[in-house]
This record gives sequence, structure tokens and C-alpha cells, in this order.
Amino acid sequence: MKKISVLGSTGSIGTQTLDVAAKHSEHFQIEGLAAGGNIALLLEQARRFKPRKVSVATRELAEQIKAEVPAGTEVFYGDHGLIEIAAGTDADIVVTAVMGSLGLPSTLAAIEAGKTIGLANKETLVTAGHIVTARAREKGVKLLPIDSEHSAIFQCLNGENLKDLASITLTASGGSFRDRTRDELKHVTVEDALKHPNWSMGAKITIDSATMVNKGLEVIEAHWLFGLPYEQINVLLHPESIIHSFVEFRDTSIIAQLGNPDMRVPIQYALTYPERWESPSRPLSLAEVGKLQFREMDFERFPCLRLAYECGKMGGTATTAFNAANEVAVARFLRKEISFLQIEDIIERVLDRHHNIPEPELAEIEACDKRTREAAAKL
Ligand SMILES: NC(=O)C1=CN([C@@H]2O[C@H](COP(=O)(O)OP(=O)(O)OC[C@H]3O[C@@H](n4cnc5c(N)ncnc54)[C@H](OP(=O)(O)O)[C@@H]3O)[C@@H](O)[C@H]2O)C=CC1
Ligand SMILES: CC(=O)[C@@H](O)[C@H](O)COP(=O)(O)O
Ligand SMILES: [Mn+2]
Repeated sequence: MKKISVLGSTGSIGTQTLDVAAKHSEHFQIEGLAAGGNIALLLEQARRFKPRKVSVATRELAEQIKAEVPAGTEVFYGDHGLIEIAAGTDADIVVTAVMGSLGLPSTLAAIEAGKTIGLANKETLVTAGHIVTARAREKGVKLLPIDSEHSAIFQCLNGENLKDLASITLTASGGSFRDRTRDELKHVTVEDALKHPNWSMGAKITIDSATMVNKGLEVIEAHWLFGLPYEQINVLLHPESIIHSFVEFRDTSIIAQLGNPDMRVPIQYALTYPERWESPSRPLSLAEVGKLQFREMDFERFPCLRLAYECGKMGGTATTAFNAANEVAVARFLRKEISFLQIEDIIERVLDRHHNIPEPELAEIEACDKRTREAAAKL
């Protein structure tokens, strides 16, 4: 029996993680569930999976659910509650599926407690990749990728010698506005931006896909997960999201991982690694798909991807600032305070003013994250 805790259980990745756990309920036990404000869904999950501990965003929400959770389930809240679910249960694996750098302290706590990490929350690696990976190495903790591209690369590299690797290529769908010119982006709406062509995901990552920030975050995520220089990490536009990513070796062989766009496949692979189990997903029929398309990435059309490479190569707090500025800008766009193109404008202006700290301590990262958020909220 494998014991699992899920941080962000009510979100897109969280609910799909529980779908996978339910499909193989004889093999998985849910130890802890952490949510934000969706207490109706959390209670439903608590009744179904009977975790030992649950957590919600605030004390008020915790008070509201205390009388309704199953007997034997303890209720926590806030930052401390998230850490309790990450590190204070008997879970073998912690799925990090909260959105944004708010997931950093709980991810570090889970690593400190020796838990295997099923890593969806890419922002933690973008914010503090050197610290997260160093602590995982010190504790002998595995960081198993859930992000579809990174799961693909991880699978393609299985059993391979990294010295034979020429490059990895992350595929990008192009997001909701793939075929629009920059001029056409001036007046796009939140509703349009939330229509991803291939994936059903949380709001923030769906906007990130449209700005191509998501692929930028993923380039940085790949740098830390696979220990590769940025020169070996490529991005290719692939509208169908069938090839989830691929690797190329020095003998010119390319190995790719393919499948229908369904996050339950990479989630399950992280939960069952190194084994492969029957999937709740529909098998891929290449005959049905017919043809696959690829296009060179246009850095003029998607300037946020260029910025992400620049920040990644700079290192230090540059990626922390990139991420924090984006989180604030996307939240403002979703509240309809700013236009779509102002997201990249805010990121660019924040980075212009950023004073980079090359090898930041955790406290310096936290300070940079806070400072950047304050600045981005005012631009
Ligand atoms: N969705 C996808 O297909 C993919 C997502 N990812 C990454 O996975 C992460 C999660 O994405 P996604 O599932 O789409 O996001 P969602 O917005 O769907 O879910 C976010 C989750 O975080 C919870 N949450 C929010 N605030 C808090 C808080 N203060 N304390 C505890 N929990 C909180 C939410 O709870 P509530 O709803 O109860 O408020 C929800 O359960 C992101 O980092 C994303 O980039 C990566 C690859 C694919
Ligand atoms: C499902 C997943 O992993 C997302 O991160 C996905 O990659 C978004 O798609 P694009 O960023 O390619 O639009
Ligand atoms: Mn992805």
C-alpha cells in the first residue's frame, strides 16, 4: 500500500491525482489533503478517502468543516496546515499541486521529512531551484516530475547515459491565442484566454500557456530537474499536444513520449514509478490523429519565452522575480484589472529594475518574491 498526501487536492491536478488513486484504491491510501477555499469539494474528498489530516486556507474555513469531516480526520489551516499535510503524515509520496510559489515552504518541508515528491508545482523550482534540488539531493529524496513535458523527458531518459544526450525539446501547444498576431492580442478577453485548445487546467496555468510563460517556467523547471544547461533545452511548437516532449542523443536518435493530452498518465507514472500500471486514460490512436504538426518557436511573437531563457541563464533571484511578477500580473488579468499584453509588460518592467542576487539564501529568495509582488501590483 502506497501512502499519498496531496497539496492542492481540489484543483485540476489534485482532483486527477485522486481519480488515479481511486482507480487503484487497493494500492493507494490517502494520508493528507490540503485545499484552499473549496471546502465543499474537500469535504466530499475527505468523506470518500478518509485521510488522517486535512488542511484549508484559513482558520474560519477550518472551523466550518471541523464538525463535518469523518471521525479520526484532524483539521489544520494556513501555511502551517499545508506544511502539516506535506510533512506531518505517514505519506510516502507528496503530490505538490498548489499553484505558485506559495508551495515552496511545504515542498521543502516534505523533502526535509524524506518524502518522495510528485512535482506538479513548477513555480517552486523556478523560484528556488538550487535550494530545492540541493536539499532533495542531501536527503536522498526523489523529485518525480508530473508536468507532462518533464514526465515525458524523464521517461525518454530512463536507462540512458546523460553523457550521450545532445538536447531535450519541450513541446508547446501555443495556447489559446496560438494563431493570433500580436496586434490581435490587444483586445483579447479573459474568457477567450481561458480556452486552452488541448488541456483542461487551472486558470493560472491556462493563462501562462497563452503568454508562453508556462513554457518559460518549464524550461527553467527542466534545467533544475535534469541538471542541463539552457543551451541543451529547446522548445518546439506542436499544436496537437500528442508528443509531450522528446530527447535527442549524439548519434542523432530521437526518443519521444506520446499520448492523448490527459494528465492522469504522468500523475500515475509519478505515483507508481518505476512501475507502469493500467491507466484510466484513453489509448492514443495515431491513425485517428492522422498528422502531427511542428513549427519553430517565434521569440518575437512570444517574448516571455525569451525573458525566461534570459532569467534562467542569469540565475540567482532573476527567475524568482520572473515568477513572482508573472503570478501577480496573471491574477490582475484574471480580475480584469489589466489587459492580456500588460502581463508581459509588467514582467518586463519588473525585470528591468531587478537587482540580481547570484546565489541567494532562502531568506533572500523570500524577500525577493515579496518585494517583486509589491512592485508588480503597482505597475
Ligand atoms: N492543471 C494541469 O494540467 C497542470 C498543472 N501544473 C502545475 O500544477 C500546479 C497546480 O495547477 P492546477 O491544478 O492547474 O491549479 P488549480 O488552480 O486548479 O488548483 C490549485 C490548488 O491549490 C489550492 N490552493 C490555493 N490556495 C491555497 C492555499 N493558500 N493553501 C492550500 N491550497 C491552496 C486550491 O484550492 P481551492 O481550489 O480549494 O481554493 C487548489 O486545490 C501549478 O503549479 C501548475 O503549474 C503542471 C502541469 C499541468
Ligand atoms: C499539461 C501540461 O503539462 C501543461 O503544462 C501544458 O504543457 C500546457 O500546455 P502548453 O503550455 O504547451 O500550452
Ligand atoms: Mn506542462
